[in-house]
Amino acid sequence: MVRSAEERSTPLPDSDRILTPGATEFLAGLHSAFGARRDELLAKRSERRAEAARTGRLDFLPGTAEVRSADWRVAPAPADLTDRRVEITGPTERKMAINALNSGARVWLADLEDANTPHWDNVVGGQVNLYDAVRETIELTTPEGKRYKLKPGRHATIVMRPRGWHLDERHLEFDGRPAVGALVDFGLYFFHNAKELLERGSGPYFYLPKMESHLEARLWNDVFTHAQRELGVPHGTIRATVLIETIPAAFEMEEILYELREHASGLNAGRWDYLFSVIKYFRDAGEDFVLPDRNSVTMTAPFMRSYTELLVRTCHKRGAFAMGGMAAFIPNRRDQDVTAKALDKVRDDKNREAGDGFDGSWVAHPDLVPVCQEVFDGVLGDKPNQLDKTRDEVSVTADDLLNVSATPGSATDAGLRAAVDVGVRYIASWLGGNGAAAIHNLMEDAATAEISRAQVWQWVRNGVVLDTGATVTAELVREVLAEVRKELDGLAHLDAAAELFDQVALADDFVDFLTLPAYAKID
Ligand SMILES: CC(=O)SCCNC(=O)CCNC(=O)[C@H](O)C(C)(C)COP(=O)(O)OP(=O)(O)OC[C@H]1O[C@@H](n2cnc3c(N)ncnc32)[C@H](O)[C@@H]1OP(=O)(O)O
Ligand SMILES: O=CC(=O)O
Ligand SMILES: [Mg+2]
Repeated sequence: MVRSAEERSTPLPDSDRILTPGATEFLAGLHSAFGARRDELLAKRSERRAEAARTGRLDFLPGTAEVRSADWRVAPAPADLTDRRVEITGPTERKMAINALNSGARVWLADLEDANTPHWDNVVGGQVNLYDAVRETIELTTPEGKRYKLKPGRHATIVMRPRGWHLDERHLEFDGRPAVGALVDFGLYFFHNAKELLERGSGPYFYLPKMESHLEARLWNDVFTHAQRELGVPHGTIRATVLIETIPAAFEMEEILYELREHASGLNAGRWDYLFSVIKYFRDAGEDFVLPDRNSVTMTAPFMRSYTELLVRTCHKRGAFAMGGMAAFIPNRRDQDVTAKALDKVRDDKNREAGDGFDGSWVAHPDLVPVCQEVFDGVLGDKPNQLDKTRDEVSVTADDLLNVSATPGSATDAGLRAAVDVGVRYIASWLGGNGAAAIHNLMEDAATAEISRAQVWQWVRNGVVLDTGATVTAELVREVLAEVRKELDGLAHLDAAAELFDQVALADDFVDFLTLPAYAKID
């Protein structure tokens, strides 16, 4: 039985194009086939984390050694996903969608996840924009009269990122329970666009976020098989790129690709959520896992380097693409110095990735497409990718992945203030419906905000001593929070954001994702 938001609130413009009877029936089928398994897998996450907290360790799985030693490869790439040297990410808001498709990037990661607040109008509006983007009819005239439409010629290939398994979508209910956000995002996009994309020489492509195990990948694979069968789309049409952005998933890269091998396109080094996950997993495992200021944890920290090296090695052994992550520096068209710094930082980051064997990488802004393109052009030459760079010499152990204590840097008073300031500003933006924001010339989204608040929690729990000699306590954090509130006086949603920050940074019971209590506060 389905109850939709339309019964409770004013219908959104154009939502009737998306929430059709056929689409809702398709979603109901997905929920009755997979809803219970999703719940079981979420429960397993807690069990595994409790075990890691007890032992202070994670390891490669003994039970899947055969998968790691056997000879297999993922399905070959479709034509429009063979060259992924530059991917632009961004929310599915209409203007940004058009700008992303026109940006010159090979791929647009159309984001219903880290960069999106799941307000119901963003969820449905995003699907409307995707529907029009797929059909290349997307246009917009702003209230100021500026017109946006697709340029003639090739546009970025669309790869849609649905929400992770943990988030509900309470505007739809199936059998009296809130819907699963991931199934709603995937299901609506697939139902409306899979056949259209195939007719246009593309396909239904997805990025899959925040998975913690190969069993979660198996669930996605079964969802794909079911969806393709239900709609009469050939098996193996879907392609999925999995974000390796949790520490347990780093121990199951091969198994995740194996589960999805008929639908897999690659793995992505989702560095920001990865950092968050490392802090979250080992938050109470003692000082060996305490990280210094967020800004000093770079991709050259030994544990981050081990993670990306293993990712490239694993992907290329299996014929899958290794996709780089996001440098957070954002250009500013009104400030040349900021832009020059961002271009330098992004160039360094992409140089490292291209040299390590990644097949392409992410940028957060259209003005960063050329620099990423130039770096990868330099390494790839005439080749569309570097799957042939197998990196056989790489060998990464469990200890390497967990070598957090070798991270250079220190915990400072400025770092604490920055964490509180960014956390509050970002949550306020998210509550207002904007899930990606430039704050102090850095891109902030749900993943980066999670780092800020998790780090504060970890510093309090471990009684970290700052460069000033002060010990981080809940009282100190609340003092800083009060100062930040004063500085941000007048910011929309400030009170709710500060209250939420207090909860997710200081509550005794660590909140799994800040978006869970934040979602309860919207609409
Ligand atoms: C950890 C992760 O998951 S990373 C991936 C998720 N995060 C993201 O995708 C963030 C993507 N980036 C963004 O959302 C934006 O770049 C922001 C919010 C950081 C900054 O956006 P703005 O403040 O609008 O930047 P700015 O004013 O410089 O934008 C200039 C133009 O570029 C456009 N633009 C900026 N970023 C993007 C983007 N990612 N995609 C498409 N267009 C973009 C703007 O819409 C604007 O267009 P206009 O000139 O037609 O008005
Ligand atoms: O999704 C990407 C990340 O870095 O997190
Ligand atoms: Mg992420």
